[in-house]
Amino acid sequence: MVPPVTQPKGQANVIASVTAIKVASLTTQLAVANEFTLNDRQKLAFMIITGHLDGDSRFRIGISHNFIYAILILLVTDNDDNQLLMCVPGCGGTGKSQLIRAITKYFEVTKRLKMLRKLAPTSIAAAEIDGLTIHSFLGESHKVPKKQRSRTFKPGDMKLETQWRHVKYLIIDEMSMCVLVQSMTHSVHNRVTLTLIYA
Ligand SMILES: Nc1ncnc2c1ncn2[C@@H]1O[C@H](COP(=O)(O)OP(=O)(O)OP(=O)(O)O)[C@@H](O)[C@H]1O
Repeated sequence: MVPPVTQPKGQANVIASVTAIKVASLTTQLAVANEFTLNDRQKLAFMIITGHLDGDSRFRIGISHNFIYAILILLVTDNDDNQLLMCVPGCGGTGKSQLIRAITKYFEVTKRLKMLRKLAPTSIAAAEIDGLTIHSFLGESHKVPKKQRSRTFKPGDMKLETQWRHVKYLIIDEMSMCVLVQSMTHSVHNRVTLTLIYA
């Protein structure tokens, strides 16, 4: 007869709670994906981001994933810093905004909305995803005279630091319209998860 495996004191509880968290997370992920009737490709992108948010180990092992589809292409890399860089291209109407709405809902129901920022180059595109324009998020305003506009942000800029303090996930929509791609990706290097939505 095989003797029963004895768990070191407390370990069984730890394993049980980790399993419980994973099941709860998957249940919530699927509930949100169903609520937004995500198709397979949207669901894949959704699971990658929410899985990363929930510390799914599959997104921590430094593997590059390349998924190539007819309509939607995802390029995902997860470097040593566990930073997820992801690109979701697709022509108009393929459901990129719907994906963003589902992602937002997941952050909301898991009470982590503060960790998410959604930006777009134009106010119309920003309104579509309930986000901000890149310029207003960076403090650029047309009301401020050109000469007084600051183009660099120094350490100690409290307003900007407060805005960024909790941000861990940044989604930028309509990146094809954006000339700031390089500087944006450079400035968030290693700091936040970046999802670029191309249309
Ligand atoms: N999985 C889905 N279930 C139900 N409706 C969807 C789904 N995906 C997209 N839609 C609907 O299809 C329409 C187009 O989708 P959406 O606006 O997300 O596309 P898009 O790729 O963001 O387009 P654009 O690049 O022009 O902004 C919208 O009315 C949206 O609500």
